[in-house]
Amino acid sequence: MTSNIGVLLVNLGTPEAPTESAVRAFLKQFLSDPRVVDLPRWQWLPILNGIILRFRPKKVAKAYQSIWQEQGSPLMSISLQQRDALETRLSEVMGMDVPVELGMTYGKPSMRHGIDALTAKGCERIVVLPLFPQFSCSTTGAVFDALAAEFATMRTFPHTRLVRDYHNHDGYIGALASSVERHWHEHGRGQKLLMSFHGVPKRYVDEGDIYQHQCLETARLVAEKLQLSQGQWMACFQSRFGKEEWLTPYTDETLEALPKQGVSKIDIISPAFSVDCLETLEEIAIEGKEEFLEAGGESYQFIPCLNAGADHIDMMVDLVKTEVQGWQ
Ligand SMILES: C=CC1=C(C)c2cc3[nH]c(cc4nc(cc5[nH]c(cc1n2)c(C)c5CCC(=O)O)C(CCC(=O)O)=C4C)c(C)c3C=C
Ligand SMILES: [Fe+2]
Ligand SMILES: [Fe+2]
Repeated sequence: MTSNIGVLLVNLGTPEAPTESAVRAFLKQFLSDPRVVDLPRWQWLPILNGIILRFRPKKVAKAYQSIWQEQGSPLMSISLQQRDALETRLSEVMGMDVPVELGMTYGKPSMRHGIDALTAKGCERIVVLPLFPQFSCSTTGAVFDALAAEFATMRTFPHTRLVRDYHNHDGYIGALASSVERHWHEHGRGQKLLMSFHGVPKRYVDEGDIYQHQCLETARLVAEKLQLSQGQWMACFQSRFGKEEWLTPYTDETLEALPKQGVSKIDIISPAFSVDCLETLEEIAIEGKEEFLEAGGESYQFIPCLNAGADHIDMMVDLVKTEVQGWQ
């Protein structure tokens, strides 16, 4: 049986190739979004076009080259696996076909492509599931804007429900804790578990973004589930960009400081990311490890994202089931 319900999985997006020009095109769209960098346009656009897009793409393309796979960007290939796995699992659990499409906030496949593909499959009711566990104006806020911008060009659009966040969902916390436990079982256990979240400018939080609050709640719940005492875990924030203060403690400074405090064996996980990407595979797994070992650390274990794991997909099924109540 086919339902008239569909799911639009949304992630950030990624360059189409690990080349300077493809990275420039991606960064131009991404960093032009006022949800991401909210400075007045007259102030930001000359910096973006005159400095950032001239110098950053070359450096960032090299970083992408270090993680690029045969199937392309990890963010893209794993997101496609999630789409297929969710579609299969939804039809098993709900007993009817629920089409799932992927749309990226920036780049391809676009949000419009996802909406049109679902509509072509007869979906009149759409659950939009941004794969950002913690809400931020810079991510989920941007998804909402992109969706509204597409709807603004359509004479009729589908009934729509948006999952705002799932930072404290039992299935999400349970899947993170199980992934850490599995890792400990296979590789042994460090002295401390670092939970490194993507950062945002501190000002966004001061002005009302609930992102930091939700990250700290995720971290506390995972620590509780793993029965960790205070000294056995900490939350920190990575991927600082620009001169402004971002959320602290910064991951890179933490990695340098820990060995001096007698912590030489750590495990590190990034619970703000649904899939492994540049920020986990390069910044955390490669660069972070170098920083920690250079600072005197002995053992640095990177724990991958939940990706297309069965418990992660089951958690998405649960989110969809909650949203479609009243629709079936
Ligand atoms: C400039 C400001 C940025 C904000 C605010 C920001 C928030 C934010 N981003 C993610 C998730 C991802 N970001 C990724 C890459 C990335 N992020 C920024 C900047 C901001 N992010 C840049 C400039 C880049 C590109 C790389 C670089 O130039 O350093 C990615 C990886 C994409 C990939 O292709 O693998 C993800 C995912 C979150 C969750 C978030 C706020 C909560
Ligand atoms: Fe980012
Ligand atoms: Fe980064």
